Amino acid sequence: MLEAIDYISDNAAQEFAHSLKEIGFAVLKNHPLQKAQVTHLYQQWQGFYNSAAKFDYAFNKDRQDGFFSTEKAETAKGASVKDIKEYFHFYPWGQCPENLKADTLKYYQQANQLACTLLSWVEQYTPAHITDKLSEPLSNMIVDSDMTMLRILHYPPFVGNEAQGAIRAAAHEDINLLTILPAATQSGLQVQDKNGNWLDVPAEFGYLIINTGDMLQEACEYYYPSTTHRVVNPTGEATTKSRISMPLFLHARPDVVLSERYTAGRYLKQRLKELGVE
Ligand SMILES: O=C(O)CCC(=O)C(=O)O
Ligand SMILES: [Fe+2]
Repeated sequence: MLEAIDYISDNAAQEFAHSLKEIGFAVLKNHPLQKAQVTHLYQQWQGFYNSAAKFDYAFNKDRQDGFFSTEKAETAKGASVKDIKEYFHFYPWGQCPENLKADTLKYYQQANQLACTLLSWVEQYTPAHITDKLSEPLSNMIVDSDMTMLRILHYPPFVGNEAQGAIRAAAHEDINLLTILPAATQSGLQVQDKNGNWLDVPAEFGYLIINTGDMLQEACEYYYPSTTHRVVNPTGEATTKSRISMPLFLHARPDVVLSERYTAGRYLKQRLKELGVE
């Protein structure tokens, strides 16, 4: 599969931007996120999903913070059945169980900082004929943004009553600018290459997955493609196991003009409607 880019090497920024341009995602090694911290968060959130208290945090339609049950989960654009998952949208200003707040916020801040650095790498290596047309520099679009979101996903063990044709996460593209995704507790993530083939993404913590979202694609007039990805169903022994994952979605301020067609706020609203969660 794809070669990992060394986060601490001299040409990391250039290689990173190149990878996003060519395939819409990149794999980083020697990245600054801590395995012990992420593993601990996975365990804590597993506890949340195991408890009925999760239903006390039902998401708010306008703000989109809180818990989305398997019954409320999104249906990927173009798909006919809901994904087999439940998830929680964490924003620093939003709902969060008290016992999870401090650790989740700490991780959010670190991942957000990394995402900001990576966006500045993208900015540095985007050609002038693209950056000239931006309404403001990319790194400016996220200044004072409170829309960046940490999604904690739980894909439950299979029990046999899963809807026909449903998968853990149907093929989709992310809505935001950049997504930062550490390895999940189980494999299953796949990305689609230019020829339509599905490639397994390494599920080892040392490899951090970053992908372009639709907002970066829109702002840069498709110079950076937003990659289609999905999470396939487990087989064998793994069907009895939960899968936890935790993407951070870097979002622009709602007032940012992405293109002639969209501000970030309007774009997000339209996409949420398509997912059936708005
Ligand atoms: O669970 C994963 O590994 C990926 C989740 C994902 O793609 C998403 O929530 O947008
Ligand atoms: Fe995604």
